[in-house]
Amino acid sequence: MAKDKKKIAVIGAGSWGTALALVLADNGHQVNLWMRSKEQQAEINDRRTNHKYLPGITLPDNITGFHSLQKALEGADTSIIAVPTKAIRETMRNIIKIIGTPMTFVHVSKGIEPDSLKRISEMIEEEVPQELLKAVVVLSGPSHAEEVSLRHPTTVTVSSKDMAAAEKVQDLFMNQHFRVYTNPDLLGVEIGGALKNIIALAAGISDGLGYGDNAKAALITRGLAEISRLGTKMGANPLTFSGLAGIGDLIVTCTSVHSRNWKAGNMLGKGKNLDEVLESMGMVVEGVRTTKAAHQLAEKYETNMPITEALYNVLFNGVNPKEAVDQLMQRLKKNEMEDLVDILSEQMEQK
Ligand SMILES: NC(=O)C1=CN([C@@H]2O[C@H](COP(=O)(O)OP(=O)(O)OC[C@H]3O[C@@H](n4cnc5c(N)ncnc54)[C@H](OP(=O)(O)O)[C@@H]3O)[C@@H](O)[C@H]2O)C=CC1
Ligand SMILES: O=C(CO)COP(=O)(O)O
Repeated sequence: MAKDKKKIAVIGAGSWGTALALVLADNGHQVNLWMRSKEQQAEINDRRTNHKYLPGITLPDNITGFHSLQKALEGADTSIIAVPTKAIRETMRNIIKIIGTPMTFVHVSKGIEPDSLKRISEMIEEEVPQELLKAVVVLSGPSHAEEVSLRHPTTVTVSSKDMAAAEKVQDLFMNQHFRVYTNPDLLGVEIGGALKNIIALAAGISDGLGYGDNAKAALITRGLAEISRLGTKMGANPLTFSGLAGIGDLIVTCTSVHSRNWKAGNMLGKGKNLDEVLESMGMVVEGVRTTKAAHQLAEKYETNMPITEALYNVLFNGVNPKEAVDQLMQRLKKNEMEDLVDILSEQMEQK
């Protein structure tokens, strides 16, 4: 390996972990890709494919599959954590049993933990003792694994409390096809990435019900308004929501056939029930759990989030999707900007 090339562990060989392993491998790094399944490890090392998660893609020789977490982490000082939000704590607990020196953890997952209402960087900080924690960095933005693995132009953003660490991660991933920005607003980047999945589910439902582009544009725009309202109340920079982790990710997830959240919503709109939908997906649909968390956050921060509320009722209270849309449309008239203007004025007063 050349001097600036590193050994990097990617923990989780689903679609996103594998696509990011490819970006790092394209940049000349040695990638240790960890997975739970021995069969998947054999497939990756012997056939150079990951058929379940990224069909049709050939993996280069500088990606090695590992079933042993210990071996995957050996010699790496940076780990990319690419497991679903619900597996973050368990994964971090397993990692800290093994590593003896501090690591940088780059999380690429998009969710919020229900009940604790923690963001992923907060969960990682809670699980990893300080002496083993170099930095936590988030990588987020409009980026479907299927397109990244085809080297189609993609832009993402990285953020951290330690922006020097975020800049190092920017350098690790940045290449001709994968452009990485930085944004110091860690909270905003994580909230934008997590909450767009709720709106993507709603956009899928709308398409499944047979509604058109007007309805989808409304969901994206008013979805962004409620994400910005909550995020700003929580302390995010409102401008983050006009960036890659905000409107960027909303556009890609609400309009793409690749989106797992959109697909799940689409099936719900066509009349399938939640259990049937999740069973048939075979991949993580983060928006379902995040809807629960966002519903709790809306209560905690006394924020009006009508789309989240409507989706919560469809997912967990048996409300029919068509009825939920009717209720959204029949709400009292209001000024498009009023809530956000109030929140921003409150913020200015506090400063
Ligand atoms: N796919 C994408 O385009 C993008 C995804 N993301 C985010 O990345 C995260 C991962 O998503 P994605 O790769 O799509 O998900 P997938 O469903 O494709 O893969 C999930 C991966 O996590 C593993 N996993 C699941 N549960 C556990 C567990 N308890 N312990 C250890 N490993 C586990 C799975 O292993 P196994 O195969 O053994 O079940 C699999 O390797 C999500 O938060 C998603 O929102 C972000 C940007 C883009
Ligand atoms: O976050 C993503 C793209 O940026 C992936 O979204 P889905 O999980 O809906 O596929």
